[in-house]
Amino acid sequence: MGIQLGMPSIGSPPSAAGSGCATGSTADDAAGSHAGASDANGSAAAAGVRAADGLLDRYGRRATDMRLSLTDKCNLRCTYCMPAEGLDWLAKDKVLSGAEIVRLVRIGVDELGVRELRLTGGEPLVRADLVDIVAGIRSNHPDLPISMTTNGLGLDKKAQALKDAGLTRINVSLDSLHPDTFAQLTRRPFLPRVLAGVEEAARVGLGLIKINAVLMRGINDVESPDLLEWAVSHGFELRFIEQMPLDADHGWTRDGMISAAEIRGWLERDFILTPDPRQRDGAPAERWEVRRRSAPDVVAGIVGIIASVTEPFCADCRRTRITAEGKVRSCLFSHEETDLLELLRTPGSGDAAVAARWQDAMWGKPKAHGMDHTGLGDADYVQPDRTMSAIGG
Ligand SMILES: Nc1nc2c(ncn2[C@@H]2O[C@H](COP(=O)(O)OP(=O)(O)OP(=O)(O)O)[C@@H](O)[C@H]2O)c(=O)[nH]1
Ligand SMILES: C[S@@+](CC[C@H](N)C(=O)[O-])C[C@H]1O[C@@H](n2cnc3c(N)ncnc32)[C@H](O)[C@@H]1O
Ligand code: SF4
Ligand code: SF4
Repeated sequence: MGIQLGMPSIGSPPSAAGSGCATGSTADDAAGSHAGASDANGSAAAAGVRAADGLLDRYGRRATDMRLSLTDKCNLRCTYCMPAEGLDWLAKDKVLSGAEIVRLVRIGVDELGVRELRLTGGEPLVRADLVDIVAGIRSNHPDLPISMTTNGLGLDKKAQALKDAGLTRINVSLDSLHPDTFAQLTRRPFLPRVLAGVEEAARVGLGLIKINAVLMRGINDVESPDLLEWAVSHGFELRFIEQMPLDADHGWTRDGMISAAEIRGWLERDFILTPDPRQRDGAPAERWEVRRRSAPDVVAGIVGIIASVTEPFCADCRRTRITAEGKVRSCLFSHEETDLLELLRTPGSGDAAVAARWQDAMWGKPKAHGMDHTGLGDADYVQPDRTMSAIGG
């Protein structure tokens, strides 16, 4: 079923009023450059979008949440994400350098209205210069929320340095508390190392810690109430994520995946779930207050369910993605990418030109799921060439 978006039709000039983005000479310069830089039909400039409009798309959504992949490499091989044999990693010179990352974030924040940053991958902790990258971003943006999604391997050794460098908080992916099930899902026997990472992150104050879990039928689905009990009793916020068709093996099926409705049903045997009264505010997760059936008067914690497949949230999408090699992906499921790295490395090309190209990429953002309608698994859905790890989850 298609989604409804109240919005100017494709190509009609949106209003620049009330964008909330940076203004002043730098942004105005970018606007001037943008207007002159692009004459292609369907571009943001041709539609009258100015720099101060930020990362606006044809359907009236404005991206303020920047998700930046630091690397395509990873030390796990989660079955829903990577092939067992791994992938051909990008050569180092094809990947954004630390300085390029810091510059891109500055352009996003100062010129284009980015208001929060998520570092992801691949596995961000495998980057040797991760702490320096966080520190570089933080020195430019004292108030920017900077979070990181990680598998937690090595976090025990880096958590304090990341906290000191200015990382705000983390999401750790953890699908099972049983060593054998963990190893089956990730193809690596590293559960104790992940738990050590979570523990150290909590100790140094990298909270609120969120735990991401993808449930796979017949493997870890029975564990959902135990995972929730573990999370709330440690003060973590658990996220159950519906599996999306972004795996290397193309093994996803609509009938095989576990739906949000099923998850709620399993949880409600042990817990009472009531909607979190806070505004969802464009977040992928629908949040629920959790009360144990054994203590129904006490809110034990919060759980979020990310139902990208069965209850999509594309109409309120605020995300812009940059891959590890500096390409804009306007949607997780995009079939088009726009290269910023080449511009960043062209001598004399200024921030305004980079901003303008980024705006053009976002103007072309698909309505939903890489298409003009929602429908992961529909007959006309085409899985992107990249796996989740190479996009930046
Ligand atoms: N379809 C879709 N799924 C997304 C998108 N962003 C995140 N997700 C899914 O949500 C999962 C969790 O993302 P995280 O960023 O770790 O968590 P989150 O709930 O979005 O973030 P916070 O609550 O802000 O920490 C991802 O792994 C994806 O499966 C998106 O733009 N589209
Ligand atoms: C691609 S990973 C990158 C960051 C880090 N390596 C990690 O695992 O947290 C980001 C998130 O994407 C999720 N993910 C990966 N493949 C997925 C899929 N096919 N469907 C839903 N979520 C997926 C993971 O569970 C993880 O929480
Ligand atoms: S989900 Fe994260 S940890 Fe697992 S294979 Fe993908 S990138 Fe690696
Ligand atoms: S599928 Fe695309 S449009 Fe929908 S929420 Fe994700 S990134 Fe946004």
